[in-house]
Amino acid sequence: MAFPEELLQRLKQSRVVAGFSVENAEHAVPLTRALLAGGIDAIELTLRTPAAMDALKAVCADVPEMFVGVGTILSPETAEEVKAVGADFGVAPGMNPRVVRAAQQAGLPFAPGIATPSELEAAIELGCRFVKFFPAEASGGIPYLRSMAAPYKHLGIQYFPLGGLDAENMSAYLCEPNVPAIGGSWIVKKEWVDNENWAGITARAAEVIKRLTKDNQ
Ligand SMILES: O=C[C@H](O)COP(=O)(O)O
Ligand SMILES: CC(=O)C(=O)O
Repeated sequence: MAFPEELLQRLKQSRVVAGFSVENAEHAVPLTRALLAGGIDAIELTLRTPAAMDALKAVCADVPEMFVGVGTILSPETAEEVKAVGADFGVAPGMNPRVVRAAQQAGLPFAPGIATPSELEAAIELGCRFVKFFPAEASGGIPYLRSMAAPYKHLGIQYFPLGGLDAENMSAYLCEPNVPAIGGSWIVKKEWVDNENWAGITARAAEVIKRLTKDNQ
């Protein structure tokens, strides 16, 4: 499946997606609720720890208000499992055609990671119109994105930048007409999760939303 328009619109409303990993699956629900309490209603839970799949199951079951994205989907089997668990969408750091096809067959809205025109063309050939731009800042940031995206503008490609984003540069990315949402790991500090500092995470999420609102005034 390509990335359905209604999900793109949902991401566009959220604007900011909080990326994180958890070492302890029991942290996922309170962490997700802490983000929601601060005004962030979209996540990218990365599959980089043994606890990740249980964490995903818990969030999908217990926090239906959250828009649940899953990151670091590196195999076709994982794409199928993520869909079966009930995630809203998936992403990956790279453009693996086997993973894109598996996501399409499973019905998981999926944005592969791209950082070059060749990777972008491979994604386009597979029917993708929404891609993750990763690693955004290290690749050259907004000037690079503009330059890379120019030849494909008529195809209506939309980009989801992650990698080196933070409160200082998020709004500049969101001003780009082909960027419905951005994300990053800077919002959820690992030590806050490890120390179960949910109030700290709510406060950080609220700061990010406040800054976004101020930047848009
Ligand atoms: O997809 C998740 C990436 O790790 C985000 O990059 P970041 O850690 O630089 O925000
Ligand atoms: C980095 C990234 O894009 C991911 O883990 O999905």
